[in-house]
This record gives sequence, structure tokens and C-alpha cells, in this order.
Amino acid sequence: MSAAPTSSAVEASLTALAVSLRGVTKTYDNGVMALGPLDLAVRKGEFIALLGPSGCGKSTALRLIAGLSAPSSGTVRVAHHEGPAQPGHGIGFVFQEPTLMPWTSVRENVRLPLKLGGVPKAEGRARADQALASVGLADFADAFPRELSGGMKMRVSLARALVTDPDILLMDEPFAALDEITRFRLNNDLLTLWRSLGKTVIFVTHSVFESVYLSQRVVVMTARPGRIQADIRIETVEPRGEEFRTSAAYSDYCRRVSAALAPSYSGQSTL
Ligand SMILES: Nc1ncnc2c1ncn2[C@@H]1O[C@H](COP(=O)(O)OP(=O)(O)OP(=O)(O)O)[C@@H](O)[C@H]1O
Repeated sequence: MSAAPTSSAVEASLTALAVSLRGVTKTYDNGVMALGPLDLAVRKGEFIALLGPSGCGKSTALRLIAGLSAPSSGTVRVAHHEGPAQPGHGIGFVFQEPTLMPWTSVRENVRLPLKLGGVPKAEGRARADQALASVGLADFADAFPRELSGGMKMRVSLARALVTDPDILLMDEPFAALDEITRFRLNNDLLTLWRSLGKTVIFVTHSVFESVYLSQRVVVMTARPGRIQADIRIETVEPRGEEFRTSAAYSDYCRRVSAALAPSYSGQSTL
């Protein structure tokens, strides 16, 4: 019989978690049961992909983790915070749309979270420039959003999420609207950033290929109400790069993830 874990061992395993959802459900006011019960644990520094059919509750799960919405039951725990997370505290959110303010510069767009947090202007500008440099846009701080391509706008959105130096980055289909070449480039740049910054990333996507390429774990969700259908660890030589995309291991993982996803689509029209 194995010995019971000591309290310090339990404490150590808890502190290693960035996010934990236990028995979480979400039913909206209109009666739609979007989620759950959902159990999910994400370790600090881990990069996970949440993959599932449209409407299965992926965005709902991110909103609960971000503290933008409350669960109907169960507990959401973010790092050391019990209960609802405080928006903007330790969490950066990147949406599918870059949602930039068209009337002001790229630098001011990135500085916004710091401005709202009361950070002095000079410091905010310096930190915004630093965040822009980290996403390869050092030369575009004075440009306006209308002057940028779709991929560049998404980089600005990423810089804005990083400018507060959050521990956790929540990304909701950020590259879905981009062409494939731009998307691949952003995938690589995101991996480079993740390796250098050591943040926990939860990345929502519809794409099996993207989920396998980016993440250490692909969490496949069922159709609504979203639960965990499969949790697949992607083990490969790190740091992974373009050669991973064309490897046999990559194809094998994509097949496994697709097979795990298939039941979530049963009964749904594919038209
Ligand atoms: N504020 C809301 N009020 C009522 N229903 C909602 C609300 N937000 C989402 N829903 C419903 O909850 C379900 C889950 O939505 P959610 O956006 O979380 O799914 P998703 O997996 O992110 O979908 P997609 O991949 O299409 O973006 C959907 O049926 C959606 O219509």
C-alpha cells in the first residue's frame, strides 16, 4: 500500500497548478447549458490547446478562467486565487478579433491596459514599446491600426495582452481569420515567445493541426455541454519548429486527435 501524500506534497502539487476547474458547469440565463461538468488542471508554464466543435463551450471556459463570467456550479481556481479571478490580474486575453482602437497609435493601443491600471505615461510607453519589440513590431509603434495587415494587428493584440506581464495567457482562436502562411509564422513566433517568457498558455482552436503543432497537451472537448473527451500529451523533440510540421510523429498525433474529436461531431450536420 502506498503511503498517503504528506501535506507539503499536496501543497506543492497545488502550487504547481496555474488553473484548476473542478466540476464546473455553466448554464446561461436563456437556459443553454454550455459547459460541464468540466474538470481541468493546467500546470504553471504549460501550453495547452482546447479543441472542440463549434458551440461546445470553449470560449465559455476561457471566460470563466478569466473571471469575466461566473460558473453556475463548481470551482474555478487560478494560481493562488480561490474563487472568481480578477480580470486583468495575472491574466492576458487575446480574442479572435484584434479589437484595436482605430483612432490612436499602435503604441497607445498596447499601453491601454497599463493606462487603465494607473501606470504613469512614460513607464507605460516604455513597456508598450518593449511588448511591441517582443512581437516583432518595434518599428510600428507610431503607426495606426489601418496601416497594418491582419497578422500585424494580431501581433499588436498579443503585445497588448503581454504588456501587463500576465502569468497566464488565454487565447481564443486568435489566428483563425488569418491566411495559412501568416498563421504558421505566428504559430512559430508564439512558440518562441512562450519558450522565452515561460507563461501558461490556454489556446482555443478549431484546428487539429494547429492544436498539435503548438501545444504540449491537446484537450478535446465534447459537443455541448462541453466536457473533456480526451486529453492527449504531445511529446516531441523541443524546441519544435517547421520540421515538426512535416514529421511522421506530427501526422500520427493529428490522426489521434482527429479520432478523439470525431465523436464530438456525431449527430451534428457537417454542412
Ligand atoms: N452570453 C450568452 N448567453 C446565452 N448563450 C450563450 C452565451 N454565450 C454563449 N452562449 C451559448 O453557449 C454555447 C457555448 O458557446 P461558446 O461560445 O462558449 O462555444 P465555443 O465552443 O467557443 O464556440 P465557437 O467555437 O463557435 O466559438 C453556445 O450554444 C452559445 O450559443
